[in-house]
Amino acid sequence: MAQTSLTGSRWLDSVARRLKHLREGLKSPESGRLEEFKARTFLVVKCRWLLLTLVGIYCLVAGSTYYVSRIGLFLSPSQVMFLVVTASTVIAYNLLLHLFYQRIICCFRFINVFQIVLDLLLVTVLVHLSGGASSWFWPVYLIVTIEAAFLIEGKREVWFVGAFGGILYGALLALEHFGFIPNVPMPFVEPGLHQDPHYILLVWLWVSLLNAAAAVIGSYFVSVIERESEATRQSEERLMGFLDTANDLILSFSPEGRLRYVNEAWQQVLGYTAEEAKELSFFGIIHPDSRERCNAELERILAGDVLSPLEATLVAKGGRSIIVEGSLTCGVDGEGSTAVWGICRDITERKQVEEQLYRLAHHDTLTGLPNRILFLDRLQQAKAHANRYRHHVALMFLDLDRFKIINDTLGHPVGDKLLQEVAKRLVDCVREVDTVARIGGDEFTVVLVNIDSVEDVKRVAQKILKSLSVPFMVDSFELYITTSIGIALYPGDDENPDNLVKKADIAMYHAKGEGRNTFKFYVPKMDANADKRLLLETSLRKALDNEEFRVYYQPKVDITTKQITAMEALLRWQHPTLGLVAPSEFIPLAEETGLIVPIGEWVLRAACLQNRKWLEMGLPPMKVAVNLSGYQFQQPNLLDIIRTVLADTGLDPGLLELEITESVIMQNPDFAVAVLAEIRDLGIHISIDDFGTGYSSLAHLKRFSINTLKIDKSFVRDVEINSADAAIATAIIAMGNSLNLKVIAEGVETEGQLTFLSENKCDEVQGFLFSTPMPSEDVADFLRGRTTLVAPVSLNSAP
Ligand SMILES: Nc1nc2c(ncn2[C@@H]2O[C@H](COP(=O)(O)O[C@H]3[C@@H](O)[C@H](n4cnc5c(=O)[nH]c(N)nc54)O[C@@H]3COP(=O)(O)O)[C@@H](O)[C@H]2O)c(=O)[nH]1
Repeated sequence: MAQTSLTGSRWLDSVARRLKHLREGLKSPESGRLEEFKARTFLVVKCRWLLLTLVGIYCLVAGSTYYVSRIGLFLSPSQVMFLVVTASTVIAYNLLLHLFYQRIICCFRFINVFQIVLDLLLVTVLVHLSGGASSWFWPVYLIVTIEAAFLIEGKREVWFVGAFGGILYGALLALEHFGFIPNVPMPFVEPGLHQDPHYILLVWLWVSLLNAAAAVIGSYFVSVIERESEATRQSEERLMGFLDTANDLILSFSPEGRLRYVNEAWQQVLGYTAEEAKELSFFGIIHPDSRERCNAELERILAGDVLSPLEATLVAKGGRSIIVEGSLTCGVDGEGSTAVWGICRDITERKQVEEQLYRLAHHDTLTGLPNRILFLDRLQQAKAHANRYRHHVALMFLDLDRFKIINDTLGHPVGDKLLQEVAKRLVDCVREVDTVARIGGDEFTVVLVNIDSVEDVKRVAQKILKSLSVPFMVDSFELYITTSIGIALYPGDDENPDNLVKKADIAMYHAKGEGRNTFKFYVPKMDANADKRLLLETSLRKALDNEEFRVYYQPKVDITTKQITAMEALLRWQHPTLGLVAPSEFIPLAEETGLIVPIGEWVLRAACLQNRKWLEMGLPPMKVAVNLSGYQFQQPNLLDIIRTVLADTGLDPGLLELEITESVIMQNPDFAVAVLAEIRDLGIHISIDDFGTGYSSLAHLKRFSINTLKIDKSFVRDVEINSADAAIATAIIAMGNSLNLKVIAEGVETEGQLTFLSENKCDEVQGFLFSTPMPSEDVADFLRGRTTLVAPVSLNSAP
């Protein structure tokens, strides 16, 4: 790993050096050559300053030496002036090149040839003024020739310059020799040396040969250097091509964060051009979320640490977030200063896919809520948090009441939308820190964190029940749904999350058993019931075949005449080991499993048959009231079943009463209106059971084809002591009267309750005050034992 990183670091360093040159203009051959030429000219300018300084120092030293020596200054004023003018010319054009070399080079095409020729002329003047044939300055020709080899591209031109230098030198010697130019006599030199043709020829030959050699060798060396630099350039171009066509994002920046290089992929992904990027800071393109981590990593890299791959979010032009994964490494750039190199890959899409997969794996696709996996994870987190801060966690287990009916009757699309709406309302009922999850069909869980008291939990449960009580509008259906909530507390009820879920589930079943639309806190004694529930679940399927069901009957009494108006059929289960099981314990189970449909049909048939038997026994005709479950009510063949049962048993429809709870009817009022009308058309009496617990309004009631409202026993129980219950009971009676409906109160146990109901003009009563539910065999005796037997029933003709 370290080895790989080291190799990567070296590679990036070499990239840095190469890119330095590339950045300086080697991207296109033309601009590259121009840049290179500029660089060379500038180098020559610098060398010329050095040469001028050296020559100047020498001249000054030599001049002052002569001046103070016995020889004295031997140059005439005009010669000094000529020398000064010559030196000034060199200085002037060098200064010109130095200050404006870029512009000058761009303007003049042959500036290089021009300045070399100028240099040769000036050297010739220098040689002339320093003694001509005896001058020590002839090597400067060689320097100018080497300068030409460095500046001029073509070899021939360089050779020409070499030859031209020799010609100029020869011309000078010849002109001086033949007296066309006065010779400048130099001290320490034998007079007449310039007159000696032999010496002149040799010195000229030597200088020319050396100059020619300098031209040939210089141009050769320069061509070798150029070839190598061309090869380097090509390799750099290839590298540049590689970097720019690389799919990965490559960038380099100074330790202060200034961006120095970005490749094509980087530009495409981030949306900035290379030029714009140079104005940016590395820290500026890092998303605030990643900045702190990147800063820390950068500090470690600059301190020499080798880092593992890093993930960060960059901000592209326009503000889009780009997630990248890559590594940073510290190196040097072409100038030898510290540079940080980064190579990374755009993983935004991968991250999105990963996030999507995570979502799919941890969220419910229908509602978008956390699913069971994420819920358990959140529960675990909530537990840890509670341990740390000494808080409590409440786990709510919710099961929608009779949701299956909506799904089965209105179809899954409607059911799905209803679940989505329920999910939204649940989320609105809790704080952001809490978790609402969907863990099954119509099962939701809520994790409430930072709980200080049970009252807080109760408040949330009540809030949920209230929120769900508002009707849902789904595909033009007005739907009413309630929920049963079981609550388990951590750490009180259990330490283990799975057990907490189980306990909340057990409590939820108790809430269902208590009539639904309520919440229950888990208490340990519920465990025994859970075992019983399991036993009931397994044996319920066989109960019908094993003829374990019994029907008990409870009379309904006219409040004024005290006559029996009807007998309500109430189901019991004679379990082989558990004994007589109450319907509240197994009806919810039967509804969940769908067994309620055959069981309900069995009760209907048994009750009708029994009523028929009572008639045959000579008892006066009276209605038999049968409870219809929500599941039965939604069955498409309900009317066929009723007709068949009536036909099979031969019971007059007028002697049958069906009790349907308000909440069942209100679950889908439009549907209920149609079914109730059809039932009533058969001549059957219809009662709305548990009235007051649902959410029907006067507007709804007017549309329903019903005969009786049955006040729920929860209002009757405290009617004498609870003014609210009394007000509700009175309001129901008033509502019934105004709609011409009979009103019956159930659960009447005391004379006080009876008196209240009688004073408030309730029509009928039912309850333990008159009789508890009894087996069919006892009904005849019960009826015969009463002085006033049965109220006369107006019969319809059977269909
Ligand atoms: N779908 C079907 N539901 C049925 C059927 N048989 C019964 N049920 C429903 O089960 C619930 C519980 O019924 P049960 O335990 O039989 O209780 C009934 C009475 O025993 C009880 N009652 C009657 N008088 C009094 C009283 O004075 N005090 C008191 N505390 N309880 C009393 O009330 C129950 C009758 O309720 P209701 O039906 O609302 O008239 C119950 O909801 C039944 O509807 C069945 O065959 N199918």
